[in-house]
Amino acid sequence: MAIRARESRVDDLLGILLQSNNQMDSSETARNTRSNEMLTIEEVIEECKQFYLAGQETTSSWLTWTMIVLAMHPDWQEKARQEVLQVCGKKEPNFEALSHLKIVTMILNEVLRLYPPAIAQYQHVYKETKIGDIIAPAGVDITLPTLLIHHDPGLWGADAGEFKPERFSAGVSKALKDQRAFFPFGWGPRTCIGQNFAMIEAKLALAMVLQHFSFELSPSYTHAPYTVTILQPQHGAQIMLHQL
Ligand code: HEM
Repeated sequence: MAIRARESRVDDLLGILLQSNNQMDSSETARNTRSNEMLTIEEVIEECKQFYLAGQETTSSWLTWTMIVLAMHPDWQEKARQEVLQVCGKKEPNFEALSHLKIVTMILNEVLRLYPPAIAQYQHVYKETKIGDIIAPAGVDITLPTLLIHHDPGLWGADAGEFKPERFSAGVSKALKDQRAFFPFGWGPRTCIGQNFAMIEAKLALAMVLQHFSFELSPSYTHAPYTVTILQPQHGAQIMLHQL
C-alpha cells in the first residue's frame, strides 16, 4: 500500500485529538458526573452491546492480519514460535507467561501499526477550538486518519511501509519520536477500554496457534486490504496450517 499523510498536518491532527478530549462541553461533563449513579437496565444492555460490537471484529481483524503477515514472514513466525516454546513449552500459556512474550508483543504492535482495525477516528468539536494555526468551529466533525499516520514516512522513516517488528523492541515509547502517532486504540480519556484485554486475548490466541501449527499463505490469497468499518482482507485470508 502506498500511503502518504501530508506531514505538515499530522501534528495538528494529533493535537486535535488530545485537545478535543480535554474540552468537553457541559453535556459531556454532565454525563461524566453521573458516574456515581446506578445504570438503568437499558443502559447496561447498551454497554453490553457496545462491548460486543467494539470488541469482536476489531480483535478478529488484528489476529487475521497477524496470521497473514507471519505467513508472509516465516522468519518472524519462527522467532515468535521459539519464544513461545521457550516460555510456555506446549502448555496452555497462563497470564504470567504471556507477560514474558516480548517478540510476540513486538509483532502484534507492528501489525496494529500497519493494519489498524479502526482505520480512522472521529471527533466532534463541541466548542470552537484553536490548535496551532487551525481554528475548528463548533459543530465540525474531525477525522483522524490512523492508517495514514501509522504509515507516514515522516514519522516512521523511509521503511514505514515495511513489516519491521524490531521498531518496537524497546517498547512503544521508543518506537518513534512522537509516540502520539501510534494510536490504534485511540487516545485520551475515551481511549479503548478493552485494549489490555484485547492484548491478552491476541497474545493467548497467537501463542496457542504457534505452539501447534506452522502456517503459510495459500496460492489463492490476494493481498487486498479494504475497509467495511474495520480493515479486512477483501478476498479472505486463505492460510494453510500444518500441525507440528
Ligand atoms: C484490536 C482490538 C481493538 C481495537 C483496535 C480497538 C479500538 C478502539 C478505538 C480506536 C476506540 C475509540 C477510542 C477513542 O475514541 O479515542 C475504542 C473504543 C472502545 N473500545 Fe475498543 N478496540 C479493540 C478492542 C476492544 C475490546 C476487546 C473491547 C471490549 C471488550 C473494546 C471496547 C471498547 C469500548 C467500550 C470503547 C468505547 C470507550 C468509550 O467511549 O469510553 N475494544 N476501541
